Amino acid sequence: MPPILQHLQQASKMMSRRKILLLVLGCSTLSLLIHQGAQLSWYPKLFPLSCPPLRDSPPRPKHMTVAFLKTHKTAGTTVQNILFRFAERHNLTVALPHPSCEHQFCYPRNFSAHFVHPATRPPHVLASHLRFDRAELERLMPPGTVYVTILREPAAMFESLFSYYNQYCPAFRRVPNASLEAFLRAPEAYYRAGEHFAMFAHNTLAYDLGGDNERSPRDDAAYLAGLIRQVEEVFSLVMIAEYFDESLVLLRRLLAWDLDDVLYAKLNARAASSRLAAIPAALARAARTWNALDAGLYDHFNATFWRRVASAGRACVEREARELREARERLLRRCFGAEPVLRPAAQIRTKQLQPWQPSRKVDIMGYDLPSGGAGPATETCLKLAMPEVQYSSYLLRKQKRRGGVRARPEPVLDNPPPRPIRALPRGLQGH
Ligand SMILES: Nc1ncnc2c1ncn2[C@@H]1O[C@H](COP(=O)(O)OS(=O)(=O)O)[C@@H](OP(=O)(O)O)[C@H]1O
Repeated sequence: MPPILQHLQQASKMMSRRKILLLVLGCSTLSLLIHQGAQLSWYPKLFPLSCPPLRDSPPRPKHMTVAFLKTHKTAGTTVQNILFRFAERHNLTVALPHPSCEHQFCYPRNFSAHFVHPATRPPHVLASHLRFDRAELERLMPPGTVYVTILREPAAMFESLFSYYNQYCPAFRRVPNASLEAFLRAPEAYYRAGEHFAMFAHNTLAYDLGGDNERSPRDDAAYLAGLIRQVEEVFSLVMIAEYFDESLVLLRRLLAWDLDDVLYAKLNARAASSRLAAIPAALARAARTWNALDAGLYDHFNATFWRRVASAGRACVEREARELREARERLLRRCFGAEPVLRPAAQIRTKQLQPWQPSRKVDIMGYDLPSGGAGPATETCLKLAMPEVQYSSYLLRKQKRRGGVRARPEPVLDNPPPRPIRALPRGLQGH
């Protein structure tokens, strides 16, 4: 056969092999698509996240023991909700406060393992407000527990604290016209260290982390350095509220969870009418000066956060964060209608979704299920937007039922803590 013909014959064989290969590829893609479609996932898992794994080949199993220090006004309720839902999906035990502590572990007292309801021990997950105490938490949580927490830029956080706790914190109540500016012009005129709920008015982050919120880094730089060291020793990840999605990407990578596991609805947000649209620069400076310990903590952990992002690969973290945002939007639309909106409690018909209201002057927003919103996704959607108080009570009831005989009788606290702030959602106050 002339060489030209041999060449042509070989080329046609190659072509048909290529066709077969393409056909096989096409079929397997189709079968993968069908398989993926059968799972109720909010992600196109067909295109796996291509970020390089962090030292985990072969892939690690999901980490199941997590203690989240829920600091105040830092997006902690949203993180708590993610952890509660993960715990439910994986049949894990969530440590919950004894009823006399309400839904917090007797905050502002130092955490004690005695505050934990016996039906919720031994726990896998802990995520309710408490004042950090390392020894007591280590007594409660299993070895290997991963500790995480979250910080927020101190001026924004202080504005939120000032508004939310305005009626409860005496230092704030003393200020004429509830003016944040007046308070920050002369905080010492209103603030009394040691009085009830004083910690909401001065270095709340430092207090929540178990530190002494009355120290000033200006007089005592070594104290701040020591506190940072202690936090670094215990916490595997310090998230940053301003970079919430990036924080969740780092969290899910740390715990070897799927992106699906960290989907969320924003919880506990104030209405625009209850917040300052922007904090003027001078006010922000004054808030940081007054809360210098918190500012020092935030600046340090904000810097270490970005070093963590860099070592995970900045582009990869941003890509995952984008995928998370897209999947979150899809999920919110499926759950709460084509244009999911945050509404004031009075407009939320589903009682289990009405958020706790700190006072008549502040509106805390929430989601509602569309009318007639029954169906297989209702339970998922309900939990996604369920406020802290309702979710904690629901989990406690469920775990008490599950624990049955395992639960020891509830000890009566010898020295009950001051009653934490409590009020019904405004819609239920009958005004
Ligand atoms: N995803 C996300 N990203 C950024 N910020 C968020 C997020 N979720 C909640 N928030 C804001 O966090 C504030 C509520 O914080 P907490 O839930 O920790 O409050 S609480 O201490 O439990 O009452 C509250 O801040 P303010 O609205 O400024 O008060 C929420 O709007």
